[in-house]
Amino acid sequence: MTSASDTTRRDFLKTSVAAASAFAAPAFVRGQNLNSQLQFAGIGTDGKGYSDIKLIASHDKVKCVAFCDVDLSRTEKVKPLAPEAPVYQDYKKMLDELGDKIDAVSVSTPDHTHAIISIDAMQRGKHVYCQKPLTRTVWEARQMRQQAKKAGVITRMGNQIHSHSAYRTGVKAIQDGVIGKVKAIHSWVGTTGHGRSGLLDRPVKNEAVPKSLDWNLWISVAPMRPYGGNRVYHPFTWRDWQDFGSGAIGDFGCHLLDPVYTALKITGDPLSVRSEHTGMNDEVWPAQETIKYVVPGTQYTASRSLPITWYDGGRRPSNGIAKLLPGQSLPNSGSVFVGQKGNMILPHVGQPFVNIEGVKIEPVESLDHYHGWVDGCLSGKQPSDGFEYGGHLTEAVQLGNVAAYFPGETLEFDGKAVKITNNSAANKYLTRDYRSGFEIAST
Ligand SMILES: NC(=O)C1=CN([C@@H]2O[C@H](COP(=O)(O)OP(=O)(O)OC[C@H]3O[C@@H](n4cnc5c(N)ncnc54)[C@H](OP(=O)(O)O)[C@@H]3O)[C@@H](O)[C@H]2O)C=CC1
Ligand SMILES: O=C1CO[C@H](CO)[C@@H](O)[C@@H]1O
Repeated sequence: MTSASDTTRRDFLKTSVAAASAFAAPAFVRGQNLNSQLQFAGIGTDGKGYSDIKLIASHDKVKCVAFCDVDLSRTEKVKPLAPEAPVYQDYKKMLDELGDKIDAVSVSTPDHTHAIISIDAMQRGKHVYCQKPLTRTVWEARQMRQQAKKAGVITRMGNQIHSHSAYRTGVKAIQDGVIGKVKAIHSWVGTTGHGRSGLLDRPVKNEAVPKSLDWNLWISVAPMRPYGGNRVYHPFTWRDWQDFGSGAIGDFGCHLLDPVYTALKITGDPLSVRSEHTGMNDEVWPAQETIKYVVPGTQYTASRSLPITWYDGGRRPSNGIAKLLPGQSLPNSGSVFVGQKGNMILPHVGQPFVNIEGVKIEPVESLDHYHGWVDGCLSGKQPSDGFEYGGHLTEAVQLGNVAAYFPGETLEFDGKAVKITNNSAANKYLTRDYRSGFEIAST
């Protein structure tokens, strides 16, 4: 049976598509009218996926119309949010079968599957909320940027602290000139590149794949390998493994470098990157790493280029760099913005402070990251951190992972060509070989 609202909705979409093709623009015009509902499907329903879906669904104009997870045992938690919504194991089948009944999706799956799912969804005209890092490789991030632009859909990366008071306050303080123009950035996270699975190499013994899990779909674009066992790769521990996750910088770079990129309005590609670490094999990421970037300067930087240093696994900037006042201390994770007038320390999810006597920073209020994306889908207004921004940030983060294969070497990057110009062997790490049946075409 067709309801009146279904008819109105279809008519609206038809009009939108007609209008779109008149401009040779996307198959789905940005945004619907504000009175309409957003028909939403969540892909990846446990772990972060559960909280993404719950927070998106808490918007009163969102209707959950489907859920999808390659492990059906991990869909139990999300079902009560919309008991009537069908549950799928294969996102392609869901998108094929439900067609226009889905306006928007969240992609909260392991990093290696972000691009293949999000690009497919965007090509079908769906708005996409995708977890950080936006993709597993530099090339994929570039494809995501291009596809988002082409499709004209509303996108947002799952770096929710972007909307939190802490980061918004730090951004405002930098743009207000509290420490003057910025000379250097030092960002660090306590997390290590591996250690979650307790393994440095593939396990010798393998357990049977649980009945609820489609291992072929979980592996997706990566080369096939045996399941291993619980928490070898799935769930959560895929972060350690080069085929699936992105190490410590991949896990936290899009969080910690987000206020840096936003505050300084960095839109240029990194000029060079260099990694120094404690060693790695062909399987997992290094335990501890320092990555040095040089990015183009902006109106907020003291020079035409800006050095950004990333530290993880227990490494962090020295006291000589931070120059803290008595009583101040460095947080476990955060950034030091080195300015002409002093330093600002921005803890990860904590209010910023400066090492200038007598200067206090007034907090700015938080916004709702999830509802901001929904409002954008409904109004057609793209939030500031869509896939153009998120893709750009992710390219820098994943470039750090390319440099890890060549420790101690400065790699020069031509962002326009997406190419390392001084080490041809490095270029293969900008992308990956896709498993047959799971290829991603250039956008
Ligand atoms: N913004 C933030 O603060 C946070 C972001 N994240 C990000 O969220 C993403 C997910 O991380 P996390 O929740 O810890 O990972 P998990 O491995 O715990 O969960 C991922 C979920 O996605 C499912 N899944 C995997 N592949 C597919 C697929 N192809 N189609 C549908 N479902 C799939 C998984 O199923 P299965 O059980 O089979 O693995 C699982 O339910 C990552 O990108 C991570 O970086 C994570 C934590 C916090
Ligand atoms: O913010 C976060 C909390 O920790 C998780 C596990 O390392 C991260 O993936 C995530 O981005």
